[in-house]
Formats: sequence, structure tokens, C-alpha cells
Amino acid sequence: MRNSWADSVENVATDNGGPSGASGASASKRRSSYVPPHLRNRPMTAEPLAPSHGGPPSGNDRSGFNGPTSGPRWGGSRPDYGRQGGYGGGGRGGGWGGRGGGWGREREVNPFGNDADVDLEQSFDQENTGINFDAYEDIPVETSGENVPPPVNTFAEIDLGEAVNLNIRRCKYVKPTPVQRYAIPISLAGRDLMACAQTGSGKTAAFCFPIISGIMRGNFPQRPHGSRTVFPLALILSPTRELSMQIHEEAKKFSYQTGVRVVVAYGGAPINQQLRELERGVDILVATPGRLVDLLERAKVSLQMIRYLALDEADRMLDMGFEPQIRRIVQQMDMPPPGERQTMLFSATFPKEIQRLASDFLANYIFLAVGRVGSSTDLIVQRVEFVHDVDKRSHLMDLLHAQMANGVHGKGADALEHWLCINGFPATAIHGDRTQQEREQALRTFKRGDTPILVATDVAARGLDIPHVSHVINFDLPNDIDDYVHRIGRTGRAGKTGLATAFFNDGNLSMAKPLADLMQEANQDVPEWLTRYASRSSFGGGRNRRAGGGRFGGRDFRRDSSYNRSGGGGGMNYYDGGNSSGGYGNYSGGYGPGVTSAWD
Ligand SMILES: Nc1ncnc2c1ncn2[C@@H]1O[C@H](COP(=O)(O)OP(=O)(O)OP(=O)(O)O)[C@@H](O)[C@H]1O
Repeated sequence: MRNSWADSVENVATDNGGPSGASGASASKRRSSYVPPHLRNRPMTAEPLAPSHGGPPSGNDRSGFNGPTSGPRWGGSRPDYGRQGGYGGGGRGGGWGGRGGGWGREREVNPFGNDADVDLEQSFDQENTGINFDAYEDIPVETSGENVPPPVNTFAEIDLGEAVNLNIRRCKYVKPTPVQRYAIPISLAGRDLMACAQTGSGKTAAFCFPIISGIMRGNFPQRPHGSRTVFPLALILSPTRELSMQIHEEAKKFSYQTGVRVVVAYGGAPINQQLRELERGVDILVATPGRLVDLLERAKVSLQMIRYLALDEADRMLDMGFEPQIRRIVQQMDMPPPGERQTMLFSATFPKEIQRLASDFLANYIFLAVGRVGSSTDLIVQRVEFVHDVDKRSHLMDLLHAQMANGVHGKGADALEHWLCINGFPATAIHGDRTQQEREQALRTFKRGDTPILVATDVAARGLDIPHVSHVINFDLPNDIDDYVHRIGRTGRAGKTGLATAFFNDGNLSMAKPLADLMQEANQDVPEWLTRYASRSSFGGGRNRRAGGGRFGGRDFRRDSSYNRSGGGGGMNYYDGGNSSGGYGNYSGGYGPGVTSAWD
């Protein structure tokens, strides 16, 4: 069982002493009276639910919270893709009855193992006792856009539905993380969202919860019967196969016993098996772009009914490599346009030019920045050492020996893996030239601890949430500071601390300044020699987009005067160029009033 944010926060707070969040967790395990599985999704009360912030996008009514976008009025009954007997179970009733259909003839596997029993009568508030989230109270947050719904402090304040609430408890999430506090109410209000928040801060749940809740409650038209094409209601795209698999696993937990069915499709694995899964019914499709295009071309999937679109690692998805595929999927197939679907873009980094591209996919969206965006979390201790290429291996060996002494438990990657193994360090490797089976096997043995060292290329840089990764070593630094942020973000997740070491030499000149700036921003010790390199290399170089512009690319690009002059973003001018606080932006957090932005 992975550590939860709350457990970890408390671990940090108590300096690893004591059972941490276990008090809440074990309390939550106390059994109340037995509820048979078929009754577990029922409401605890017959009272109708008060919608929060104008209510979730029920029937895709996006007018919640005075939002000016009015979505389509999808009349008709709830979705039903027929072949499997439809979603007969339970009707709407706020979605409590379960959606039945997709699961009609099969038993839903319990994704929590034996851990699924939670005390149904215990509220989140009670569980909160003793959990210290104060460490996160001073995180700076910036929102911009029209009529931003206010954040919440607890899960109890958000009306996600009892079935989702139970799963949140099963996950042992006690309190929403900062990005969840802001993003969930925004999404439940039906608004489009571009959200930046630091690595490991719970973005997956931030987009999954509102989607699942919206599907449970939505009033969608009947989905076509009889064809071999499936019509998902939500699409979650991510850049790598492993990340898609992980999001699928998470989404299955969050949607357990809700009747919402989640299916994953990614390349490198047999398509027939994925087709069979799809044909058994799909509400939420998690996919990598390549495999999805394949499915669309074979007319196995139609995007016509998509009401929710989420792009995880959105800046990567719109970067040069993926952009054509994403445009094809989102703009050139049969997906409803912005305003008729709800679109959510999430990442830890969001360069301005990518924000500009992304705005094509959004309608009257809210920009949310949580934490020093584009920066790394200061839970990660960052070190940078000057190491010539020829010395890197022996230096690595020294580091690994030191790590062991502490008792903490493409081709180049293969060679390094081999070298580590013959030197007594059990390692495995993951990179794009390995088969999917080999990639998955490598991740499995790493997660199990059988091979406690994973040599990885950028294929593993983003999104992967592997507990207990204590040290990320940038043997070869990337050329892009954003890639560095994502790589080191594989440690120091969910409130835990971590260590990141980078080997720097003359081949990394273009990284000197962005790296020094980033480290300074995260209150790290910047070596004197790196500062000297940084001042010499103010050219910034290559793809380090931040070098030319504002420091950390974590501001809403609509606030740029150039955007206002050009009337970009489809001609909508949200901001009064002369008054950046002008009633649209909202800045809160660890800075006193009157500070307009941490990123100016
Ligand atoms: N409210 C919560 N309470 C406790 N733990 C949480 C909560 N929300 C998420 N977590 C846990 O925090 C970890 C990190 O979450 P997640 O993988 O969604 O991070 P992320 O922000 O998407 O990171 P990245 O930018 O690297 O993709 C996960 O193990 C998740 O289960």
C-alpha cells in the first residue's frame, strides 16, 4: 500500500517518528456494521444533495458559478451503450445506485485488495484529527479567469458523491492536497482549467474525481447500440504507456463501485485484448495518443460523446513531438468542440508558448498555479556536482556506495544497467528501445525492490508515482530545465522528502543558469562554481524557454501584454493590460496582501 500524502506529511512533521497518519487510518478501518456489497453505493441519507458551486456539470450544464459558457443541453436518459445490457441499475438519483450496466455480468475486482472496508459512518473531519497539513499552508496559489469558484479545505465540503467519498477514504486520503482544494471545485463547476502544480502533489485525483463524479450524476444521451464502436464520455490522454497504466489503476480505485467503467489503451501491447475490454463498455478511456489514433482510424472508438477531456502532462502533450497527434484527436475527429466539452489540462510545468497553443483547446478557462510553479518542490534536496564525462561512472559508484552505507533503501541506459549489475548493484533499465513487456517488467522489479536501481531515459521522467524512490541521479542532465523538474519529481512526492543529484560539466552550459535559478528558487545551496557558470552562460540556450522570459513560466500567459495587444486566444481579451490584478486574478498563499505575483 503506497503511502498517502497525509501519512507522509505527518511523517515529515514528526521526523519519521511514530505511526504517522495511522491513527486516522486505523480508526478508519474500525468496522461499522456490515454492509453487503450490493448496498454499499447507496446514499446514507435520503436527502437530496445540495450541489456545490452551482453543481457539477450535470447534463453538461456548464452554467454553474455564473460561468458564461453554456454547454449543449444533452437531453435524454443516462448513458447506455447497450450491448452489455445497459446501465439499468439504479437510475440517476444523484448517481448513487451505481451504473450497473458495464458491470452487469461481471464481478468488479476490488482494486484495494483486502483494504476496502472503511468505516462508513466516519466523516473526513473526524479522520483529520492529528494530521498536520500546516506545512502546506503557505504554498502560493494564483488563479486567473472569470468567476473563479472558491477553494475548499476538506473533502467533506465537496460534493463528489458517497461512492467516491468512500473510495477517497479507502485510499486513506484525509484532506485534499493544495491543488485538489482549488482544482476540484473549479472542475465541479463545469469550468475549463489549465492547472500547474508541483510534481507529486496529487494532480491525478484532482482531475479524476470531478470526471467520475460528473459521469455518475450526468444526464447523458443514450449511446448508440449495435455497432462495434464504443463511445466513451471522458478521455484522459497521457504521454507514456506506463503513465497511462498508472492513471488507469488510480482511476479504477477512485471509481470502485460507482458503476463508472475505466479502460486503458496504449501502444506496445496487443490491441485485441484492449478491444475486448472496450467492447465490454467504457465511460472513461485512458490512452496514449498513438494507440488512440489507431483505434479511431479503425472506427473502434468514437469521440462524439466526449464530455470531459483531460490532458495529463499537458505541456508535453502539446510539445512538438505530440502536438500533431493531439490536434488530430481533439480537433479533427468527432470530438465536441471547446464549450461543448469540459477540458482540463494539468502539468507541473507550463511554458508560455505551450499555454498559448493549449488555449485553442479551452473555453473561458481558469488558470491555476499552485506552488512555485515550474519549480521543484523544496521537499527535494538538490545537489549538483561538477563531474567530467569520463569520471561519471566512478562518481556514480561513490554515490551508490554512500547511499548503501546510509542504509537507505536507449542504449546508454542498457550499458549503465549492465555495468551497475556487474559491480554489485542490482539494476534494471527502462527506455524506448525495450519491448513493452521488458519496460513493464523493469518497473515491476523496481517497485518490488528486487532491483532497487532503475536506469531510465525520459520515458520515465514524468508522472510515475513509485513509492520510496529516495534518490534521483541525473547522470546526464537533460537540455531542458522542465525535463529536469519532472525527472527529480520522481522523488519527494506526496509530502515525503527526497534527494536529487546532478552531474554537471562543460557539456551542460545551457543548463547552468536555469538550474542555478531553479535551485535558488527552491532554497537549495547553489555551488559557487555553478553561479559562475550561470553568469557566463546568460544566453540560456536551446529549449530552456524560461531563459528569455519571466523566471518560471508559471503565470497565466493571458496576463502578458503581448497577448492583450494581439487579442490572442480566439480574440477574447480577459485582462486589462494596465491592471494585472484587475478583478480577474486572485492570488493567495504565503505572501501578504499587495504582492501581485510570486513570478513577476
Ligand atoms: N489528498 C491526498 N491525500 C493523501 N495522498 C494523496 C492525496 N492525493 C494524492 N495523494 C497521493 O500522492 C501521490 C502523488 O500523486 P500524483 O501521482 O497524482 O501526483 P502528480 O501531481 O500527478 O505528480 P506528477 O507531476 O509527478 O505527475 C500519489 O501516491 C497519491 O496517491
